[in-house]
Amino acid sequence: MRTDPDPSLFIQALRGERTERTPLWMMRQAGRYLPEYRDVRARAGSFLDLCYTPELATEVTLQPIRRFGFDAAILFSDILVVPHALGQNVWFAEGEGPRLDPVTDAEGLARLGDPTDLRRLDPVIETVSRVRADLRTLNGGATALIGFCGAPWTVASYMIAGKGTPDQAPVRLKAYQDPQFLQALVDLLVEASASYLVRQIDAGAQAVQIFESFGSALPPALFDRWCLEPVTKLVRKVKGARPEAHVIVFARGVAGRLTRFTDVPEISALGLDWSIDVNWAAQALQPRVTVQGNLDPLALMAGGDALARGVRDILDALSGGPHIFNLGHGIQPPTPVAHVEELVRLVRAG
Ligand SMILES: Cc1c2[nH]c(c1CCC(=O)O)Cc1[nH]c(c(CCC(=O)O)c1C)Cc1[nH]c(c(CCC(=O)O)c1C)Cc1[nH]c(c(C)c1CCC(=O)O)C2
Repeated sequence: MRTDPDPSLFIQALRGERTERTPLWMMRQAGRYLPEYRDVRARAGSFLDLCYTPELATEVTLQPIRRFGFDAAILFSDILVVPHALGQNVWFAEGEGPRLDPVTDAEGLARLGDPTDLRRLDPVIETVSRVRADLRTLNGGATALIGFCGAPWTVASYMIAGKGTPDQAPVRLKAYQDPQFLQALVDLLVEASASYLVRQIDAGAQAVQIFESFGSALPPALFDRWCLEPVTKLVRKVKGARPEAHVIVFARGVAGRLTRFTDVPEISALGLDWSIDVNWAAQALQPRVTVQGNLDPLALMAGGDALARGVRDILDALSGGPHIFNLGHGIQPPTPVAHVEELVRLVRAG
C-alpha cells in the first residue's frame, strides 16, 4: 500500500523520497541576525527566560518561517535546558556563552533530579504545541516542526566543565580517569533526552535533531563508547516509543566516522558540517540515508560569488538523492538578511 505524499517536502526527504525541489532550513535560523529576534530578545530578560516563555519562544520560532518560508521550523530553545531541568544551575553570561555549576563526581550526580520527570521543561513542551498549531495554518501546513536535544557526550562536556572549553579537555580527562562516573552521567542523559524528545514528538514535533557538537574531540578508541553508543541508544529509545517520528543526527567534525551512523537504520538523516566533501557524502552516505547540509556559514555571510558557488556545488553533488539543504553549522549573527533571501532564491531555483 502506498501512503499519500506528505505535504512537507522536508518530511518527504526524511522518508528517503525524491522531492520536487530541495527542502531548506537553517541551523540557528531564529537568532541575532534577525532584527525582529533582537527586538523580542531585548524584551525577554535572560536567554533562558526567552526559552521558557512559550508566547515569546513561539514568536521567535516562527519569525524566520514568516520571513523566508523555510520548509521546517526548529523549536527555539537550547541543548542546556536538559541539565537545567535536571537541577543543575545554568545561566548565559552576556557575550560569554553558557555557564554551569560543574558536576564532577558521584555526589554531584546524586543531587540531580529524576530524568523522566523534568517539569522545568513544561513551558518548552507548550511552545512545541503552540508552534505546531500555528504551522497548521501558515504556508498551507507545509512547514514541518523539528524538536531537538544535545547528544549525551556534548551535554556532559558542558555539565562537567561548566562552560565551553577548547578540545573539551575536562570531559575527555574524565573518560580516562573516571569512566564509571562519566558512564553514569551519560546514561542519565540518554534517559532524560529520550523522555524529553518523546514529549516533544507528542506535542507536535515531526522530527527531532540530536546535536553532537563535540564528537570530533574523541580519539578513535573512545568514539564508540561515548558518541556512537549513547546516540544509538537514544535514537532507539525514541524510535521504539514513537516509530512515526524522524530522527536526524548532526555529529559535527567527525568526518569519515559519519559512515558509522549508517549502520543505525532508525536514523532518517545525517547532518553534514561544512568540512564534509559533498561528493564523498553522495557516494558513502546518501545511498543509505538522507543527508542534510552543508553550506559554510561564512560563505553565506560573505554572499555574492562565494554563496552562489557554495550552493551550486552542494546541489550538483547531492540533488540526485534525498537531500535537505542546510548550513554546515549555525548562521553567524553578522550575516545580512539579504544574503539569506538570496540563499532561499538559489536553492528554490535548483
Ligand atoms: C553547543 C550548543 C549550544 N546550543 C546548541 C548547541 C548545539 C549546536 C552547536 O554546535 O552550535 C543548540 C541550539 N541553540 C539554539 C538553538 C535553537 C534552534 C535554532 O534556531 O537552531 C539550538 C538548536 C539557540 C541559541 N542558543 C544560544 C543563542 C544565542 C543567545 C542570544 O540570543 O543571546 C541562541 C539563539 C546560546 C548558546 N547556546 C550554546 C552556546 C555555546 C551558546 C552561546 C553562543 C552564542 O551566543 O551564539 C550551547
